Amino acid sequence: MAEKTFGGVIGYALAPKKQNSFIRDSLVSLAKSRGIELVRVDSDKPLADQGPFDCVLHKLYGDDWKRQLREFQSRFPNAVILDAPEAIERLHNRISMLQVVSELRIQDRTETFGIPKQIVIYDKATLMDPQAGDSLKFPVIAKPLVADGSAKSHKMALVFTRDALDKLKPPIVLQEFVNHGGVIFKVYVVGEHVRCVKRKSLPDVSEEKTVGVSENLLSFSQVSNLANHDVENDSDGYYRLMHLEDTEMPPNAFVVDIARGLRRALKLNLFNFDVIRDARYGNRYLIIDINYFPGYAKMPGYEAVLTQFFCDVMLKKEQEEQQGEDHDPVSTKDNEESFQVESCPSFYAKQGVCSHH
Ligand SMILES: Nc1ncnc2c1ncn2[C@@H]1O[C@H](COP(=O)(O)OP(=O)(O)OP(=O)(O)O)[C@@H](O)[C@H]1O
Ligand SMILES: O=P(O)(O)O[C@H]1[C@H](OP(=O)(O)O)[C@@H](OP(=O)(O)O)[C@@H](O)[C@@H](O)[C@@H]1OP(=O)(O)O
Ligand SMILES: [Mg+2]
Ligand SMILES: [Mg+2]
Repeated sequence: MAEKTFGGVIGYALAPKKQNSFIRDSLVSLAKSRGIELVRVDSDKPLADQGPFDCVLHKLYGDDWKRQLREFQSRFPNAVILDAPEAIERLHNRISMLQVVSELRIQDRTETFGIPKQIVIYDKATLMDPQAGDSLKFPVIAKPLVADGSAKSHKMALVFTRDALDKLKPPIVLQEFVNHGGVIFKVYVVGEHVRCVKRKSLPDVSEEKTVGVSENLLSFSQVSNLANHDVENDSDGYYRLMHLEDTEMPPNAFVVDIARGLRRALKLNLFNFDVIRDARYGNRYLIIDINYFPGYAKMPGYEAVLTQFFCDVMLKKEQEEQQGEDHDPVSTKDNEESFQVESCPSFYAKQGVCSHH
């Protein structure tokens, strides 16, 4: 049976690097074959003067951009904005980002989940306090509090001892490092679609390493994106301990439950999250990071997944326009049934896709 095609124009507003990685010819042509046109938003012109767009796909920051989105939405109330800027902003702070995890409830599973123990330090005086970090077990990872996609916001440090804390620049989050076998699970969410992949991570740290270590602080950035040759040329053997192929994936149903719970709580459709399996337990998982609009092109078959999602958005929009206002746009039912609403026209409204609701 031929796949249904949809007429629709999606404007994308992305930073040049994101545009280069995401807007590939293969995506543009597959979307086109289903009636979806992808059009670049010109950042030199007001958004509301461009288009018309059925949907705006964006990952840009700042007050001016938010103002432009508001203006666009008031001029085109039926257009869909992916995703609402207020929902995205929650991910720009590494504390509020993970707070949502504690609100999740997942039933009937033997696996458990949570986040590593962490504290936030806003200023140097607090950092220099001899008691700073006393509530944490070392090593810890120091992460910039702000996670706004800048290179700076990805600069991390593995801190082995308390006295190395003075090398850090607040505001930072200090998060306990949890041994997890050197492999991280990245879970990509695109609307209803969930895909989990394995990536390289920091290797486990042994007790001895924290005691006699010569470097008491190790800086790193975006370790999961390290090119393989970096690993092969690994002079100090730091990455040798990783076992990507041998690592068992977490149960898919468990991952999907968490992804759906996060999607609903965050009111976001386009994000990924990083999960590690606590080596001490084997069935305990920790969520350590959530990213808005991640590097989807690294997800195998991303073109088909994204194209299907665009079609779903268009279909829901079409259905909503046909039904007018005579349906309840935001269900208050908070149960699994109300979440399994793939065919419900108000689904995207509930997920925060239709920011006009
Ligand atoms: N609590 C932790 N315990 C063990 N390893 C961790 C922990 N937190 C982070 N890591 C390791 O450090 C890496 C970077 O941390 P994190 O994902 O928070 O940074 P990021 O710069 O936001 O990453 P991304 O590129 O995914 O946005 C993780 O991929 C993982 O390898
Ligand atoms: O695509 P961008 O350049 O924006 O970078 C994103 C990066 O994708 P890339 O490595 O393909 O570039 C993502 O990697 P994966 O989690 O998907 O591995 C992740 O690090 C995001 O946090 C980055 O977005 P940022 O937070 O920096 O805005
Ligand atoms: Mg990460
Ligand atoms: Mg991140």
